Amino acid sequence: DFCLQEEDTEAPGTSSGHRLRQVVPDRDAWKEQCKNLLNYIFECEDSEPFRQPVDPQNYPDYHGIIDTPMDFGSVKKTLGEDRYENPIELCKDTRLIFANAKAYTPNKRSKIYSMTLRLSAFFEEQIRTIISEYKTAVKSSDSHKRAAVKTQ
Ligand SMILES: O=C(NCC1CC1)N1CCN(C(=O)c2ccc(Cl)o2)CC1
Repeated sequence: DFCLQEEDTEAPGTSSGHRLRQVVPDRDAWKEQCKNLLNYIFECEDSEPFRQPVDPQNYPDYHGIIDTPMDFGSVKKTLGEDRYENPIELCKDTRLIFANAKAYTPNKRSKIYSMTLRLSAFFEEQIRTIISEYKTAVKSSDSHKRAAVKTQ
């Protein structure tokens, strides 16, 4: 998302008082985009087994097999508490959800595991654009910073 930001192209209060608007990529756009993506995933029936942590009472061997449990509720909470610095970190945790299911499943045709296949295909399609736009925005804001330093 490119957001229009009022940026003085000349020193503020110039005689012309004229302000040109520059399009500056928004390096925080990924947060809302990921929130929306997670909300959509929560609406999908395929996410039902992955919205909360596994209860060891139901799967006593789970934590012996899976070193780092992860679920969409935890990802959503981490995002909401601003504990992700960027969408790459969120993508890493989400891929852990899918990798854990693949590691734990007794076979690749199990119902629960098959749900992650559709979910991960959709997630990867959507996160690709979010990460690409984020990387562009960071590059652009870095160059804006370099430009600003030059003018000082
Ligand atoms: O109890 C779970 N979630 C918490 C409940 C409250 C929604 N599970 C999700 C993770 N699990 C698997 O990934 C898996 C793969 C093959 C088989 Cl079987 O299970 C185990 C079951």
